[in-house]
Amino acid sequence: MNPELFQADLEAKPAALTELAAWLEKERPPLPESVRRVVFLGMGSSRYAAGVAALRLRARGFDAYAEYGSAAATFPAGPETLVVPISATGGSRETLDALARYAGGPSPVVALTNVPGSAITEGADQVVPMLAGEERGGVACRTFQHTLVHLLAMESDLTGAGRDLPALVRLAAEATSDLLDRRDEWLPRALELLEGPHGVYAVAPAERLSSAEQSALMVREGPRRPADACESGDWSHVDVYLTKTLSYRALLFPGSAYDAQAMDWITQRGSTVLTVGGHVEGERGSVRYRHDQDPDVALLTETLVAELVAAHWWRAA
Ligand SMILES: O=P(O)(O)OC[C@H]1O[C@](O)(CO)[C@@H](O)[C@@H]1O
Repeated sequence: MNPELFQADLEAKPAALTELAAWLEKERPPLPESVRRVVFLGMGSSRYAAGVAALRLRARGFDAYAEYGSAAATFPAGPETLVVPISATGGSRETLDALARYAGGPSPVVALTNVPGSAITEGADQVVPMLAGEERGGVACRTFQHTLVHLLAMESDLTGAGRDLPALVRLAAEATSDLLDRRDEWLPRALELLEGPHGVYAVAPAERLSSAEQSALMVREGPRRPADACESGDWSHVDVYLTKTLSYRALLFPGSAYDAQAMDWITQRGSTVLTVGGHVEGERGSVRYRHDQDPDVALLTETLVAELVAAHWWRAA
């Protein structure tokens, strides 16, 4: 892994998204018919993206689950159960093991990967290319963003609902460029607020939990600092306890009905909150960007703040 190349990978996000938007305009092979259940399989950031996709599908009445590839048992195979193994590298052992339980069975398998011909494509009935380009830094960042886009496309193919995806991806590209172009304005303050002896705590609503999970992963994976993720409502049942004993520094993605509840404790305990894409009372700082009022754009874009923070700390280490 390499911090300079990771930074370059982040800077290449808008171009990769623009290419993805053009690809989405073309006709895609149809998903198998009569799907009633979707089982996503993956690890790390691939599973984070799947968790949000599954929640969205459940909200539309589909049985949908994001399973750890490493889980010893998952849903039994069946013709109405679509299995979607997700692996950017196409080679995570756990995801391949989970896939092996379905390959050649009655379930249709649609694999999502950034590496054509990788192990995960063997045994798949269909392969969706992530089209994120090579991540030379060795850290999944563009692939995470592209995975979310492909899962939104799958949601729209399965449910017939959803929005104009190429247009959404272009908005995310603009939002991403805006954050990159203006980083000198916001990054120094973000670094100052998140710098502390006890790490970074990322907090997001269930519908965008992947943003908190991916943010925490970036802080661990690059600069190897402690970081964790928490759901905004759950925060009052879980992370609240840490505010009493730690120098608690949160990266909060607003949008939950329970933001104010969390902020009440945070303010009482004098903890530090940096918001991304919106404001909450009691925040110490905020990073705003183009189109951030659109929750789908936020889902696709907002991890870039933690990624650039992580890249800075990693390069300085
Ligand atoms: O999507 P893949 O390639 O299976 O990787 C899963 C996870 O493993 C990692 O590569 C780290 O080992 C993460 O970057 C990623 O989130």
